[in-house]
Parts: sequence; C-alpha cells; structure tokens
Amino acid sequence: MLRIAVPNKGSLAEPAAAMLHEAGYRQRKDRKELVLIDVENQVEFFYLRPRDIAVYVGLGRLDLGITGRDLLLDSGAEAEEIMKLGFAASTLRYATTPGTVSDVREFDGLTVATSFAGVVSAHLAEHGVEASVVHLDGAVETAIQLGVAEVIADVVETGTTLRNAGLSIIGEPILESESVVIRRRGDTEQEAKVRQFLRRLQGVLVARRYVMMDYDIRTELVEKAVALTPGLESPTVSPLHDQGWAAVRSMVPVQDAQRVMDELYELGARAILTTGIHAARL
Ligand SMILES: Nc1ncnc2c1ncn2[C@@H]1O[C@H](COP(=O)(O)OP(=O)(O)OP(=O)(O)O)[C@@H](O)[C@H]1O
Ligand SMILES: O=P(O)(O)OC[C@H]1O[C@H](OP(=O)(O)OP(=O)(O)O)[C@H](O)[C@@H]1O
Ligand SMILES: [Mg+2]
Repeated sequence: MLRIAVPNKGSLAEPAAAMLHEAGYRQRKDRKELVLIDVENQVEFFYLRPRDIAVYVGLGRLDLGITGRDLLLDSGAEAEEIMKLGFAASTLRYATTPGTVSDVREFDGLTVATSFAGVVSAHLAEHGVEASVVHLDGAVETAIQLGVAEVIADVVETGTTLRNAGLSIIGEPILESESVVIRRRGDTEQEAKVRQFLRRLQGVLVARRYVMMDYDIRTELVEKAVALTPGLESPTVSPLHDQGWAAVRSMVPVQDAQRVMDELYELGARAILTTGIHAARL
C-alpha cells in the first residue's frame, strides 16, 4: 500500500484534495479525519500540516507527499520534488517600508522576520549579508509595524497583503514556489505504484489544460489546418463520406481554444466542436 501525505490546512489543502478526487482517489469528507484508507486503489492518505509533510517523507515514514516547494526547501528534509502540480503558486520575497533599504546587500545589521528561516538564512549567507533572522508563524507583514524587524521575507501572490501593510518588495524573488509531489531522496521502493500515482495526477493536469477539438475541412486544406492544431503527438485525420472533405481530431490547450476555432473557421473549417477531457493517460 502506498502511503501519501496530504496537506490538512491552508492554501494547499483544498486544491490537493480536489486533484486527488479527480484522479479517482477517495478523499476525506470530514476535516477532522486524520487518516483515510482507499482500499480499492491501495493508497493510505495521511492529512498532515503542510510544513510537516517533508519531514515525514524525508524520514521515510511516508512514501510520497504533496506540499509547497518553499516548505520542502525550508524543512531541509532529505526529500526531493518529483512532480509539479501548479497550484499554490507564489514567490518568497523580501519587503520593507518604502524609502528604507532597497537591496539585499544593505541588510547588514538588520533583522529579517519570516516563516521561512531556513531558506532566508541560507539566502542571506549566500549574499554575504550578516543580518538576524526572527522566525514568526504568520502575519509576518505586521512585524515591521510592531518593531520586531526592519525587513520581512514572506509569500507573495497578488501582492495585496503587502500593499495593505504599506510595504514594498525588495529585489528579485528568493524563490518561486508551487505545489509539488515529494519523495525521499534515493527512495526506489514501490516504484510501479509511485509511477501509477504520478500518471494519474498527470492525467488530471492534461484533462484540465486541454480540450478535444473536432472539425471538418476540405482535404486540400488539411495541412494548413493541422498546422493550427498540431496536438500533442499528431492529429487524427479521417475521410468523410463526402468526397474531398476530412474530419480532424486534435487536443488543443484550453486557453487557445477560442482563438484556434476562429482561425480554423477563417481557413474554411466547419462543424468545429470542442469537448472537455474527463481523464487522460498520455
Ligand atoms: N496567498 C497565497 N497564494 C498562493 N500560495 C500561497 C499563499 N499563501 C501561502 N501559499 C503557499 O501555500 C503553501 C502552504 O502554506 P501554509 O499552509 O504554511 O500557509 P497558508 O496556506 O498560508 O496557510 P495558513 O497560513 O493559514 O496556515 C506554501 O507553499 C505557500 O507558498
Ligand atoms: O500576495 P497575496 O495575494 O496577498 O498573498 C500573500 C499572503 O498570503 C499568505 O497569508 P495567509 O493568509 O496565509 O496568512 P499568514 O501570513 O498568517 O500565513 C502569505 O503569508 C501572505 O501574507
Ligand atoms: Mg499563510
């Protein structure tokens, strides 16, 4: 049985459970459930604090985990990222009161408040900066107003929280994060089951990112049409009963679908249909 850690709270919890559900796994119905066994799929899910997931996986107590890249790196655990999942995308950035410091090299002697003390201490050391790091659990933006630090390093997505706190970003991102699947470094146990789990998640990503597009086109225009809809491998082209016409079927990225339909129509394609993909194995 594969043992997998799933975030129980925060920005990762709901999208992780939704993705697992779409991949055909049972998920807990009650937020108080700590463990769920999906007998049919031979997987045991452990609902854990996002920060703790890399620790369990790094120690080899669990086979896989879903967490954030920033949390994985900050933990220093012996685990590595094996697949990107795309949700909870954010950057870790320094910020301060406008008009004070403007570059990480000016941080000498200052205090930086953050929930990511491991990553931030390493980043400061990399830049040869001698600054103190104060670890806070959350709402880090307030630390400046309350005089705990001159600079913060925190998760930024839209930037709204920083703006509301009257802070502005300093320099380049410390790191770019998103949700990832992690595994203990060098772990080769249950390889077939791990591969199957990843294929299922990959299938969800494909089903969300692509639509299936069908259209009819005159045979002499097929080459031009398939250039607009190259698909992932190669489009299916079948003859129509009507001489001189072909039916084409191809996968198209969701965000391009309407533009591609317009371009196909202009080219002379008709009966252009898109349908959602429910599940996929590529
Ligand atoms: N506003 C946000 N937008 C996108 N990703 C975020 C946001 N806040 C946190 N994250 C990401 O979510 C992951 C989980 O963070 P974590 O669960 O510690 O905090 P949280 O989601 O802010 O929850 P809470 O602070 O309520 O405990 C991290 O990888 C982090 O980068
Ligand atoms: O750039 P934004 O879109 O505003 O998002 C970033 C904010 O979201 C998270 O806060 P959260 O609500 O999790 O509170 P926390 O600081 O207590 O973790 C994060 O810590 C930032 O404060
Ligand atoms: Mg938070």
